[in-house]
Amino acid sequence: MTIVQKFEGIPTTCISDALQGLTNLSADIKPLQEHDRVAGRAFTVKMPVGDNLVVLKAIREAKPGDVLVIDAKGDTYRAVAGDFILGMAQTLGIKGIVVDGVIRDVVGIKQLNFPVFCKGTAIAASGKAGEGEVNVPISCGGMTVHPGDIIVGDADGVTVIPKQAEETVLRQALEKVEKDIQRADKVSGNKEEIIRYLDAFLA
Ligand SMILES: O=C([O-])CC(=O)C(=O)O
Ligand SMILES: [Mg+2]
Repeated sequence: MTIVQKFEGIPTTCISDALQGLTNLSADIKPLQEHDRVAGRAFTVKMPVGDNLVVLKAIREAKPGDVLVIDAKGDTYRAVAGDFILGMAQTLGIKGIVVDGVIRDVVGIKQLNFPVFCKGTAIAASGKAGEGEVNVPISCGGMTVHPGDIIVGDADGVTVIPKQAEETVLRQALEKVEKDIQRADKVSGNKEEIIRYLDAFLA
């Protein structure tokens, strides 16, 4: 099993706790559908506002299993992609897309069932003049994302796992999953245990 596969089943909350909450994208980058979930290595895209030709280049160059992470400078007027572009990405094996910007054709994208994390939806398309860069460090949702960083997104948002810390974060996130289960089991439906739990904090 690859380390990316190991991260696939871990809630972003537990990954965040392992990283002291320091590497999460801003909360306005949300999943399009609550069941959207993605884990993969970042293929980064720096897109000029309103010009998405570089997104086509990224889809062509990314490897199956990659997650496209696009810096569209937070623009909420012109869509970075719609159901046509994202359908091509999905068929070529890209696992999902994270955008500091907006998408369109929301009904069609929901039908694709392709995981999309973005700031919302818009009506206008982008032009295709041809500026932009791929595979460079970018800023997305207030975080720096490097090519190859592991990205995990779920109903709660998107988090980035710094490359040098992957193994440690994996171990600590799995420990947190276990801890969450144990503490929930302990107090579940038991008033006395709840009081004991709260008092231990408040003592
Ligand atoms: O063509 C575009 O730039 C955006 C779009 O509507 C699609 O991908 O379906
Ligand atoms: Mg379209």
